[in-house]
Order: sequence, then structure tokens, then C-alpha cells
Amino acid sequence: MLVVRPAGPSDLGSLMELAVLSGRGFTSLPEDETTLLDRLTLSEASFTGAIAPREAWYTLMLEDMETGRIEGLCGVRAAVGVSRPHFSFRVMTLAQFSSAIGTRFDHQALVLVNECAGWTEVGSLYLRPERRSGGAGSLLARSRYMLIGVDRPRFSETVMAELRGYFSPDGTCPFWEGVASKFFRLPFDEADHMVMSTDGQFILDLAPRHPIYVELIPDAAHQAIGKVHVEGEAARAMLENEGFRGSGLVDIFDGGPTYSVPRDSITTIQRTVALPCAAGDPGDAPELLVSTASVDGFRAVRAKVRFEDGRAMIGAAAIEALRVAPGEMVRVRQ
Ligand SMILES: NC(=[NH2+])NCCC[C@H](N)C(=O)O
Repeated sequence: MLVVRPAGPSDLGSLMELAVLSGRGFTSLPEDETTLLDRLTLSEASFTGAIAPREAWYTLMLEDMETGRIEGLCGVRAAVGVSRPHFSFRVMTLAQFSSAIGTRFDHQALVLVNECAGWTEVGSLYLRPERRSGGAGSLLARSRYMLIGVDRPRFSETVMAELRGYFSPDGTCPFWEGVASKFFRLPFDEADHMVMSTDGQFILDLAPRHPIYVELIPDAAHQAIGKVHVEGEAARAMLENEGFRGSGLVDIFDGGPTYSVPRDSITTIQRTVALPCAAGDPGDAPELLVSTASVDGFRAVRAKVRFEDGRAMIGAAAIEALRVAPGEMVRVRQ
């Protein structure tokens, strides 16, 4: 059985392995032990409540209970833009009109903004390639919303997800080449790595302060604004199923779209009910997502659930994986 559970410092070896596997394009998982260990330490403190809720960054591991192997991970950051501003470009429309030459048209411009300050971010979902079919991806993705639903006030009323921007088949990033690189004067990989491994001061120092007229940038960069990486399409579809939509904000490096949703209208959160569990044979009941009812020690599985006498009857393996005792509250996504 696959279980989603909190990550802590003892996961460093597995996390490093996944960081190597995910490759350089996967920004949120740098191959850097110090950064990863900091993240795991922060994750542990986030789940146990040892730090302020706003500073929390929860990392969830997907573990195969039979082998003990870590198959993937994902994360929820309680609030972005807390320790330093979080920048995006807003795609603005500027209307132009001149009666003297009888003309009326619109310009689009990219404007540097900090609109996501304080929003909760779901992200950094990575799964081993051989696990990408068979429901592990949706278990992992949805467990983030199960976690938020357990204790909503710990999170913001707006939840966002940043989708990877478009890359050409030759491996270059048209938005970076045509726009962002002019301001940062670094290779994409290096800038990308620096976001995670430094305090991000270079973004404050170098990001463009004035609107950039889209008509003046190369066409390939223009076409890439708000466009998703081919490998991001599945993630986009899952986000849309949960109620996320494009926010009109794009990433300042790769032009990828930022999706957002009001926390309380996330599909998984709306469909989840809390009830006591019972141990037993659920028979041929449908498989549903089941989690514990607390952030500390949060665990989630996909298991058959039979609703009986106001209880959720689940099998012994699921009871064990969730580490709950019969009668304890669980949360089930219907
Ligand atoms: N693809 C990226 N790494 N983009 C980083 C963009 C900067 C980020 N939004 C921030 O303000 O920190």
C-alpha cells in the first residue's frame, strides 16, 4: 500500500535521490544537500507545530509500505512572500486612443507585482517515472488538499500553484531568452537554482521595475507568456479539476502561468467529510482517499471505504498505514 506521510530529516537520502532523478529542470528540488536538509527540518517543525503557521512548509512523502521506498513527494507552503517578496508579472492591457489619427488599440504589458504575498502554495510534486500511472499522482496531489482541509486557518484563503513554463524542443526557454535573461544576465539553470539556494536578493536587485510592452519582445517570448511546459499539462488538468484557474500572473523567469483558487472552494476540500473509522472488510466498496484528522502525524492513503452507521469502515492495511485506532476520526474524500 502507498501512504503519504510527513517528511523529516531522516528522508535526506531519499530526497537527494529524487532530486537527482528529477533533473535540473525541476526547480523546486535542487541537487543540494544543505538546501534539502533545511527543507526537511522545516517540514518536521511545520507538522509538529514547532514554528509559526505562516512560516510552515509541509513536505509530504509518498512511501511504498511493502518496500519502504520513497516513490515521490509534494509540498504545501503555508504562505509565500513572507521572508522576502514573491514576484510575478501581471499581464496588463493598456488601451490606446487618439482622436487626431482616429485610432484605438490595446497594448499588453508585463508589470512586476507582488500580488501573491501571503497566498498558500501547493507545488513541487514529483513522482518516479514508473509510478506515473495507476493513481499515485492523484493520491499525492490530492493529499495536499486533504492536509489543508484538516486545519484550514493554518492556510491562506487563496491557494496558488505555479505551472512550469514553456520550453522549446531544443531545450531553450523562449521567455527567458527573450525577456528575463536581459535583466538577470545569467543562464536559466543558474538563476533558477539561485531562487532556492539563496535568499533571493538578486531578484529584488535585478527584476525589471518598469512595464515591458509585449509588442517589443521577440515573438517566441510573446507566444510563451502563460504557456505551460509539455510535462505540465497533466498537472494543469488536475488543478482545473480542483477548481484552479489562471490568475493572469506569470512566472518572471519562464512565463509559466500561476493558477489560483479560493481555498474553501477546492473540490477535494468540499467533498471531504470527517467521521470515525471502523476496522473491517469494506467488501467491494469504491476506493477513496482517506486521511487522518490532524496535521501533526498527517497520513493519507487510497483505500476501499464502506459507510456504515455513521462510520467509515476500512481494511486492516489502511488502518495500519494511517496509524489510527478504530473509533478515531478520519477524513474521507467522497
Ligand atoms: N522559474 C523560476 N524559478 N522562477 C522564479 C521566479 C521568482 C519567484 N516568483 C520569486 O519571486 O521568488
